[in-house]
Amino acid sequence: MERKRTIVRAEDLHYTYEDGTQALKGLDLTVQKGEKVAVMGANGSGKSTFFLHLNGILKPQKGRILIDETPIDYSRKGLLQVRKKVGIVFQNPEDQLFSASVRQEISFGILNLGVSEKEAEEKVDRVIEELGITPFAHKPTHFLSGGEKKRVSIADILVMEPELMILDEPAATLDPKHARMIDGIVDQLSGKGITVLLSTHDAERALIWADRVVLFDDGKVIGQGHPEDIFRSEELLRQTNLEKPAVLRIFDTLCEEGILDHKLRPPRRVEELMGYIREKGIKQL
Ligand SMILES: Nc1ncnc2c1ncn2[C@@H]1O[C@H](COP(=O)(O)OP(=O)(O)OP(=O)(O)O)[C@@H](O)[C@H]1O
Repeated sequence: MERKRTIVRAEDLHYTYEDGTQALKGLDLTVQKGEKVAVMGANGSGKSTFFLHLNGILKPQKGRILIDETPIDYSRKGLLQVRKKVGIVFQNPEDQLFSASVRQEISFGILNLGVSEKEAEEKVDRVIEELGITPFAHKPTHFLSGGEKKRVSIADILVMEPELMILDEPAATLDPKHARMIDGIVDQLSGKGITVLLSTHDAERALIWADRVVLFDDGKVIGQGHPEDIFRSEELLRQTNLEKPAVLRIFDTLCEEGILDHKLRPPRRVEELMGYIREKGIKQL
């Protein structure tokens, strides 16, 4: 059997910004190749700061990061290598979009990777189509709406086909239809074996999607595990300002009232919960 490869190993990361804010205070985290990890935690708990370390934009003041079992090399050449493997979609697209037109913007990174113009063009066309960008592909990026900018910033990274894709709150600023579109793209990525690290405040979504939830608090990881276990810990939820997803709230109440059995596997989706309720109803008739 193939041994699981570790794609990210962060060891004892410390980072303090110039103004004295201690954003990371000894953070440890390991991510296996192909995993879908939801990173969650209160505002200011260090999620974005951690992400910026994973492709070498920030360098830890103490501790180290290994990508694919190799410590990040902060030379120009080393950083280019890391950025081929690790793509970050920033929380705020304004931090990412520089080119005049949408097409130029999406082509920029991939051309820099040394791909031929023809191949780059084909990949750019595919991503533009997949993310529904065609209707505004001819526009200058500064004329786009917030949600359109977000989709272009995702296309920017997606086109480079990184091994590890990091999405910092991808659904923020998107309407429900386009949030679902991004969910679909993220699912496709993980279906292709790409490792996805995604920060979100949406516990309902993390419960359905993630293999593992990692909770940040005050620059450290304070809990991690299967989403259904993490979201049933009242203590962890309180510490991280998160709310228990509705499907688990209903499940726990039905268990407390003796209607469902505590030993059942906690449901991730409403359909699973309905399955338990139907089964119970049929037996009681
Ligand atoms: N450039 C900066 N200069 C100074 N302090 C910063 C800077 N960027 C972030 N911080 C601070 O570092 C801490 C961690 O911020 P970070 O953005 O990593 O948190 P986060 O968990 O991503 O938050 P959110 O959920 O609000 O996106 C916060 O206290 C924040 O104010």
